Amino acid sequence: MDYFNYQNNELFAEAVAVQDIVYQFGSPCYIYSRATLERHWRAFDGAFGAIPHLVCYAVKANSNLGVLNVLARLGSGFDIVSLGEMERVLAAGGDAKKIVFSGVGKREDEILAALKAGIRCFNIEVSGELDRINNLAGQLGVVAPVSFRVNPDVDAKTHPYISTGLKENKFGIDIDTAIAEYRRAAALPYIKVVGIDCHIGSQLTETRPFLDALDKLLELVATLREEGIHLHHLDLGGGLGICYKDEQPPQPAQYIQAVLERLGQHSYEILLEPGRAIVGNAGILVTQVEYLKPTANKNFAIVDAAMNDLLRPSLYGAWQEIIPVSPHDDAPLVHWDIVGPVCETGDFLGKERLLKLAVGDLLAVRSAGAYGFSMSSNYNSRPRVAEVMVDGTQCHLVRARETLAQLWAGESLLP
Ligand SMILES: Cc1ncc(COP(=O)(O)O)c(C=O)c1O
Ligand SMILES: N[C@@H](CCCC[NH3+])C(=O)O
Repeated sequence: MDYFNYQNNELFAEAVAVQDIVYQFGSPCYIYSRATLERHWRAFDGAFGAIPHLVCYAVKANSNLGVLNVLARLGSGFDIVSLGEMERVLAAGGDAKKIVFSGVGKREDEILAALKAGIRCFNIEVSGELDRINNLAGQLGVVAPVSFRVNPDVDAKTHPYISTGLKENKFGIDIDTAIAEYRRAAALPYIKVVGIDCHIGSQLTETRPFLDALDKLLELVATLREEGIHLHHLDLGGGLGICYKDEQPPQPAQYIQAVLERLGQHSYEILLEPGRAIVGNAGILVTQVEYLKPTANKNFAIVDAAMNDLLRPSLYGAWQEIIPVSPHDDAPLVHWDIVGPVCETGDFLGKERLLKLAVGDLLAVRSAGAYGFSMSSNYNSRPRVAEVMVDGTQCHLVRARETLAQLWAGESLLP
């Protein structure tokens, strides 16, 4: 069941008309569905049955406190990549003991704060990070739980900008040198080796690359075991894709089933770091048509949202469905490029979309819950938009639209 549906020719988010949300909170705005978020998280969590596991939602996909709070209440773990994300998780009621810390460039202050908070594990991505964590843990007199994010050199078959598990990518430790790092780690006084991690890319639509990466991980784990290095968990990262247009990614349960089959009898706790698959289709971006500009070559619909609000189309040429909030027959059906007001030719939300449009119409960009608001910016001095969480018949403003004064808060004139 989809929680963004038409009822009597009006788009609804759960039991609330999208149009009413815009009357209340203005346009543009992101709208999230709590029921969808919960259903997606449970699809991962439930697929493990009695097998020890932890679903660590990847905070970067959408770090709104309301979103994090919904997941924290379900008992979710969290995958973070910065101190900012850690503080968000804690502010949203997340449990530090369920946080894994990924990222290629962890600063000293970030590591110290995470050690003090008592997070579950550091996913080490570069050799020097191991020594840095060991030193800082020593200063605090604690032992740091670590795992290595290995780069298995597997082609995730996704957009090159979001592929992370190939040798030429900056992420993780080359799987061929990881054994030496594990040996080093096992001998350090303030380090406890607890796991292994990999994340090969995002928006994967096949199970195969995940299994290829898992095979490589298992080989390494077997070698480690022979050397007396025993791991508690395997973290297989995130990356499961969603349907934006006609992709047919495996369902979380199918993917997890395939992983468990490949693992066979084992004694590891399994960690996953899904982001997009939990929040992507739990959100839409609503925008209003400001002007229609038919030209000799193209028809432009200029809307009030732009690339600064939703970057994916501009950055990756990503296709996201755009639908009318209140479909009507008062205009001809023609192809429109849906563009924003930002001064960049690459500022578009969609191209060549067949729609009946009039000035003032509201449009919904679907599948916008992941990497939507979290990648937004103030480019062109545009205040960031409001975010609303729908919960049945209720709406909660989970982030107020930025004010103009907030745009320059912290800036100053010269003395
Ligand atoms: C380390 C890590 N884990 C998890 C994720 C989440 O990925 P996705 O949103 O594709 O599930 C990412 C982003 O790709 C990541 O870099
Ligand atoms: N931002 C990307 C995904 C990057 C994932 C980060 N590890 C997207 O929108 O598809």
